[in-house]
Amino acid sequence: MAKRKQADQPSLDSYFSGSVPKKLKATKVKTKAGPSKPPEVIELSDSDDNSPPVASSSRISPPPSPKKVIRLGAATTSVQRKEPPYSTLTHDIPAFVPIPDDYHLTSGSVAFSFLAYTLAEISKTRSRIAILNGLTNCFRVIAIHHPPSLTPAIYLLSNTLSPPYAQVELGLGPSAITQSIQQVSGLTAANLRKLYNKHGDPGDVAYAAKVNTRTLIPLPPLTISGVYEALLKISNCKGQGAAKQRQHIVEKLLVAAKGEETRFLVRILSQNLRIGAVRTSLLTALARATVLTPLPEKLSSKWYASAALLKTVQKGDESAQEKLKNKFKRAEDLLRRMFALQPNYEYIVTALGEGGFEHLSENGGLAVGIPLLPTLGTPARSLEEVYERFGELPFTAECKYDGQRAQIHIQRTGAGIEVKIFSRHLEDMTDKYPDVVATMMQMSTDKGVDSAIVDAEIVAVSPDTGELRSFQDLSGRARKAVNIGDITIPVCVFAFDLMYLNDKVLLEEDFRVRRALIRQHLPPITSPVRGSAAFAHVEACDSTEGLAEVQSFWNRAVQGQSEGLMVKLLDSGNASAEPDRGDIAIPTTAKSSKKLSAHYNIDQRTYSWIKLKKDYVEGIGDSLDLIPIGAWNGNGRKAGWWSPILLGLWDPSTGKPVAVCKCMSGFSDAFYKDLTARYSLNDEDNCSARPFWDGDFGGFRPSVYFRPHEVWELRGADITVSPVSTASQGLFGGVSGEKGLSIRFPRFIKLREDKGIEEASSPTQLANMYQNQPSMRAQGKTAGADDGDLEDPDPESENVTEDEL
Ligand SMILES: Nc1ncnc2c1ncn2[C@@H]1O[C@H](COP(=O)(O)OP(=O)(O)OP(=O)(O)O)[C@@H](O)[C@H]1O
Repeated sequence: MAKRKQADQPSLDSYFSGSVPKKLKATKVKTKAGPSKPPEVIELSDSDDNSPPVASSSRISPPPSPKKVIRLGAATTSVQRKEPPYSTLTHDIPAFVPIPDDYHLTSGSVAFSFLAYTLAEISKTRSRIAILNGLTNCFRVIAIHHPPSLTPAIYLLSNTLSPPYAQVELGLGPSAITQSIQQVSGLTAANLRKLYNKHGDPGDVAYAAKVNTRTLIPLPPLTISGVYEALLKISNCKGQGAAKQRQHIVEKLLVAAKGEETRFLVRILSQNLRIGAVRTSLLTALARATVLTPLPEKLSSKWYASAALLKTVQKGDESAQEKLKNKFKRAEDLLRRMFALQPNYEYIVTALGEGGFEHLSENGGLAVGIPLLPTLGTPARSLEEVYERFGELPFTAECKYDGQRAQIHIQRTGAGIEVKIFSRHLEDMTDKYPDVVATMMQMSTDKGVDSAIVDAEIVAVSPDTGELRSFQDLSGRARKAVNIGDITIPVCVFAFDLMYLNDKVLLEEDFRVRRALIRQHLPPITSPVRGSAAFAHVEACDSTEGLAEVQSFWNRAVQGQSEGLMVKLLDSGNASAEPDRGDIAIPTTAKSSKKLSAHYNIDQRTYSWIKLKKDYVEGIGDSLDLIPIGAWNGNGRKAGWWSPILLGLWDPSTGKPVAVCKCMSGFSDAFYKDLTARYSLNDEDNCSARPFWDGDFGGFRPSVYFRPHEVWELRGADITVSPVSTASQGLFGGVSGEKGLSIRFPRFIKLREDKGIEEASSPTQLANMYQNQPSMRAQGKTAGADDGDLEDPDPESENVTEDEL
């Protein structure tokens, strides 16, 4: 591996003496406190027009002086500048913007004010590239000043404290935050409520509440790692007195926070940063930052950009720009893959620091005991579409069971056999299924399975007949610490994939091979011993059995317990061959000519897995996963309950829900009662007269707003252009300009306890579904009739008038 000269390794100084002109040296970081003449920086590119990047100078604003910071909310800080350093950078080659005065501590840490500054800058824009550049710059600055602050910064930016499987939860409710703000600001409850009514967002409220308070003795500045550790401490407060301890820590943080720090500290505590920085942006920014400012050691020009390359890029050399973009691409792909194999930021950052990209690619990877990001399927509306997509390639149609997805890890060590079970959301649910653990241990012992990672669906079964039961029955099982002796809802594990077996990674094997290994090494257990679960292979029908068989298998699936089919490619190949399917009409349009992979495609919604759900014929193809975000007061039989319920999509570009439709179908009375108790008016943490975020509600005006934290699966008859909803605005083209999409006749199917709100359906998914509706495909349209009909076919449900909207 070629090592680069030490001189090539970027450091803060090399940025000033290398790619940045000498005149910058004169204005280089001044460390005295207070606003000073800001340093000039050179941007590699800064225009919107895609012209070659030119060197230009802009100014970095000094930190806001507390008294001058004036306006809350979106876009204003204390200093008016013509060119905010990040938001003007819309090119995908980011400039390096050095840390502004006062945001850098010399004592081996990075001030939290720098993170707040970055957050304030990137919250001014919705441009993905500008956000990416802001994050990239933030990571480069931290990598130069204090690499150990990198992991804490990523956790703070991702609104998490640990990988999902470690389950470190902050456990801080909105009322605890409100009480702390009140305590620190000295405001009365009434005045604080006024601020909430005015601003809505707790971060903006805290900022306004604290803006005029002064501490008598200046406190040491908050640091990025200090804030992260404080949050870990909060999450560790357990048992008696925990609420008090948590509040004490929050108050200490709030007292020390100044200016913009307060706003973003409270948004972090509320776990709602609102900057649209999702996992992909964070990993992309980390990859780019590392290409531009490598973490120390073992550098190879294959991965990193030398100072010489950056200089050439800066001069506008197109081939150098191309080279740099290729390096970005390679690094981004690697980081995303490594994260999909081991979703742990700390692991990635440590590996990068210990030996860079090479080290990560050589040592990173799948580990038994740590869940990987699973394969996901793409929806289809008919068997015809399946044949259309796969062409002549052989496939298998499997039953789509209605249970809970489980990634089961088995590892035999000197100390015994260890089994771990993870949800689709990567949470550790081992102690929910002690019966499954017992089965897998038995399997490992009896069949000599030393290590394995199995993808499976856990389904509730009837204790007497062994018949499959519904997902609702399964959700009756307690979520945690289940004792084998207390199990009243037995389960069966339906194994449908195998990613690892006896020290061999199987991700790059075709599905046909993986399936054969399941059948060979993990045989069914139909009569489990008391206290353990049954184990089965999924029922399936291969395309080689002929069209008539596949069709009758589908018919049986439609009539039976299953949700439909999961149709999977058996061997990788090119799907371009002309299919000859007798009486099935294959549309001549859009026949796939793509190379399709039958590998286990981690973290991908793959075309080689097609989900075909029962009610594809009448409905909108796939179901939607929506977030309950508000409700109206019910009338008639539903008086005293919330009805209808306002639902939203999750918009990853803003990091917020956006209202899409209201629903009053598919709910039982028991569900209504439970829902009204869950979102009680007496529980300010979950139900409020004001929205919990400054979101996009279109024309919907519910009586109350819900804290967005649940995901519900819904089906609808149709997706239509709506005069009320603004969801998917601008994403589906066509005639309707400002209008959004909505769902006609939405019907509640079930609560998705395995999904977080960030996994709910997105505006882009809805727009794609809209454009793929048979009516649209048949007409070749890109936008539909403007019916905007939100009425509900449920005879039980009252009509909602326009006034209520
Ligand atoms: N034979 C099977 N093969 C694969 N998945 C199956 C099978 N049977 C049931 N499933 C379940 O079906 C899910 C995929 O379809 P579905 O859309 O219903 O779920 P989802 O979790 O909402 O997925 P998505 O994110 O793709 O929308 C899998 O995550 C798995 O839990």
